[in-house]
Formats: sequence, structure tokens, C-alpha cells
Amino acid sequence: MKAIQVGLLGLGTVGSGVVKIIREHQDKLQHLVGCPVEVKKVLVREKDKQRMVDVDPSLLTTDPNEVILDKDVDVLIEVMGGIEQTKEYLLAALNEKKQVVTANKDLMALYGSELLAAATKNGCDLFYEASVAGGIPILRSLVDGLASDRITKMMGIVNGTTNFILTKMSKYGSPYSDVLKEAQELGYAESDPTADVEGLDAARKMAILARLGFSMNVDLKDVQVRGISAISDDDINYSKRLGYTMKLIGIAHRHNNKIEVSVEPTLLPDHHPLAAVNDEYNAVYVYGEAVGETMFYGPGAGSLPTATAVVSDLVGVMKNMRLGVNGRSAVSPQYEKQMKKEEEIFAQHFLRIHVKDQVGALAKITGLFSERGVSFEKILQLPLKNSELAEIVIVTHHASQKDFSEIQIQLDELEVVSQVKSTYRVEGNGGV
Ligand SMILES: NC(=O)C1=CN([C@@H]2O[C@H](COP(=O)(O)OP(=O)(O)OC[C@H]3O[C@@H](n4cnc5c(N)ncnc54)[C@H](OP(=O)(O)O)[C@@H]3O)[C@@H](O)[C@H]2O)C=CC1
Ligand SMILES: N[C@@H](CC=O)C(=O)O
Ligand code: NA
Repeated sequence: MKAIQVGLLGLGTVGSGVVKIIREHQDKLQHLVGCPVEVKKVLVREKDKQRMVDVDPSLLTTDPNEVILDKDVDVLIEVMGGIEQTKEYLLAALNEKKQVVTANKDLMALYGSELLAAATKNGCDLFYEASVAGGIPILRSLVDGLASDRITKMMGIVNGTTNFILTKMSKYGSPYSDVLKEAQELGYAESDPTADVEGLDAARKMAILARLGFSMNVDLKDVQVRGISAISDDDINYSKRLGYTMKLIGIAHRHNNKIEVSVEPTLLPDHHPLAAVNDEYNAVYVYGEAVGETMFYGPGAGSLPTATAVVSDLVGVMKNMRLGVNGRSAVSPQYEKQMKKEEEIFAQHFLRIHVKDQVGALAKITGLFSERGVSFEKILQLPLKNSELAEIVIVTHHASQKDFSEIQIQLDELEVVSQVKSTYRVEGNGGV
């Protein structure tokens, strides 16, 4: 029986895993789709580079057209990364009626709608499970498993690199830059790890999740983003002292058809299930009106876990090829996007403030909060060593984003306040 031929763009961390899985799980793939699956051609930047997997050198090329335009290639797997040029490659492949699988969240978050429309127009599939939360089958779960439900909230850890860094910093006090280097060596980080540590990678994933989960045209610019690069050891130590764990958390919330989507460093109570998600692991809570709470957990980055999602998409494409039903999965958004306003977004907050160690300083600070009806859950005041200053650490009860922003501006203006050192969102005190 004629083999299905795969063209691969990229043979790095994920691409090597894809080749290994296609090779090592060939029996299962043949059983599922009824024919052999072969890698026909592979695009790389450098042909002579040492690889994580043995590949016949004659399969390697540096000319994209040798893969994209190869008449024998049925399915193109894109695991090279990049945005503008990669988009052109995928559009060219779709116009050549090739099925496409990608792990590229940068591309799908920015141009997903356009690419999916091109896929449908050409009668092709475009699957992208690996783009969110690596090996966790989260997109499939939203699109198929929870298809009958109305999703109201998704909350989770969707970046492996930052979770790896925060885990090592919190548990072992490891220096940020050392752990980032380790995450890069392990293949978790993006080629430019700024996207990981500044929260952009997670924001891209949250945009994709929100688009699918809420059936709205959510853009990357709708996601409020803050990364982990400014988190200090002091912040981590205070969180621990107060019974919290610091995580980079993505939240997408829908209420009365208005949504908020954000990614930011967040304190979770130590007993919160997401606080126990460590290293490169990811986890996503999905709440549906009918199903209630579901949780998806697994490796969010790394070669074989991510490649598992890619090759599972390949199986999906191949099954559709057998049935002759490719190109039917894109669904246009059901709802008009409506973002919540600042006064409609509520959260608890942690603040660490340096104040002049003088009578009445605390009262002035608490006064600002009480004027806006924001009360405290916890408060600590400690002298700062070798300084005229004291350190105040506060965890508020729920406050609107509008009130909280205005309180921060007024704190900066207070004469007794030397500096607001840090603020973080606090989640999960009332349960998951
Ligand atoms: N690493 C992970 O854990 C995860 C990654 N992803 C996504 O998967 C994709 C690939 O990631 P990853 O495998 O880590 O990346 P790598 O940097 O390890 O691999 C990229 C591969 O693509 C090739 N490549 C890159 N740019 C070009 C170009 N312009 N022309 C030709 N070849 C090119 C490189 O060639 P050469 O080897 O010759 O340099 C390399 O083989 C990215 O979109 C990433 O966001 C998604 C989930 C998890
Ligand atoms: N750099 C990403 C890779 C997977 O998407 C991460 O660390 O999660
Ligand atoms: Na996934």
C-alpha cells in the first residue's frame, strides 16, 4: 500500500522527536491509518550539523521549495518556528493542497484565523495541538471532548521554561540566569527565550485557548502580559513565608459574555493543585457550565512530549485523508468579542512596599486602601536591616483592577512611601 509521505520543516528539538516517534511507533501508525508513514524531505538551516537523531543525509535540504513543492509530500509538518516567512511557507503548502501540522504558537496566535481559512479553502487540515501546553492534548479536549459545553474559565501554567525556572528558584534558591541556561540546554526554551521569560509565549497560548474555548476572535493584543524576569528572591521568600507559591499563570475568564485574558506571575496558596505543578510540566483547569471543573496535566515542553502531540495531529490528518474529509474542521467564531473593562476585573493582590520607618506611615497606607473599600487579608511589617526604612507586605482581599491601579499611583505619591518594590496577583484562596 502506498506510504503517506511527510515533509518536515525543522529538525531541532521537536523535529528530532517527530522523526523518532514516526520511526519507533511505525507499527501503531500503520495499524491506525492502514499504510506506512515515511519522512520524505527535511528542511534545515545547516546540513552538516550534529543531530539528536540519525537521518539519511540525502533527506536534508536547505531549500524550502524542495519540501513545500515536492509533489510526493502529502503532509507538511512545521517545527522550525518563526513567523512571517514561515507563514508564507504554510500558505504555499496549503495552496499546493498539502495537509499541515504545526507546533508554532507564535504563528497561530497571530495568523491562525488567516491560515485556517486558507486551509479550509484548499480542502486541507491545519492542526496545531503541540502549540499549546506541549504534550497535553488540550486543544483536542476543547474542540472535541468538551464540544457540547460552554467554557467559562481556563486557568493554568502554559509555559514550561518559566515553570522550570520558578521551581528551581523557589525550591533550591538557584540563580535565575543559571536555570534559564539549563532550560535552554534541555530544549524547553524558545530560540529567543525572551518570549518565555517575558510571558509572550504563554500569552500566545492563552490567546489560542481563549479563541477556541470562548469561540471569539481573541487577538494576542487582548492578552494582558507580564513575565517573570523582574521577580526577586525577596518576592519568592515572602510568598513562601505567607504560604504561597509563585507561578506564571494564564487566566481566561468569561462572565456575561465579556472576557478577560492575562498572563502574569501569581501567588497561589501552597495547597492549590497548580502550586504542585513543577519543572517543565504544565497544567490547565477548564471550567464548563455543565461539566464543572476539569484539569489537564502533563509535560509542556521537550522533544518527545511535544512530538507526541505533533504526530497525533499527523494521525488525525491521515485518518481524514482515508475518509476524504480533510479541511472541514475550521469553525468561525460564534460570539462577538467583548473585553471586560478595568472595573469588571477582580483579583486579590500582594504588595511589597518600602516605607519610611516613622509614626503613622502604616496608617497612611492602609487609609488609601480603605478609601476605596479594599480590605486586607494579611499584613506584615518588618524593619529593613541597615536602613531607615521598613518593609510592609500586604495581601488584599478582592479589588477591581481600576481601584488597584489607582491605589498604586497614589502609593507612589505618598511621602512616607520610599518605593513600591513589587505587586503580584493572588489567586485560588477561595478554592481552585
Ligand atoms: N521545544 C519545545 O519544547 C517546544 C517547541 N514548540 C515549537 O516548535 C517549534 C520548533 O521548536 P524547537 O524544535 O524547540 O526549535 P529548534 O531551534 O530546536 O529547531 C528548529 C529547527 O528548524 C530549523 N530552522 C529554523 N529556522 C529555519 C529556517 N529559516 N530555514 C531552515 N531551517 C530552519 C533549524 O535548523 P538547524 O537545525 O539546521 O539550525 C532546526 O532544525 C517552534 O515553533 C516552537 O515554538 C512547541 C512546543 C514545545
Ligand atoms: N518554550 C515553550 C516550549 C513549549 O511551548 C515552553 O517553555 O513552554
Ligand atoms: Na498540546
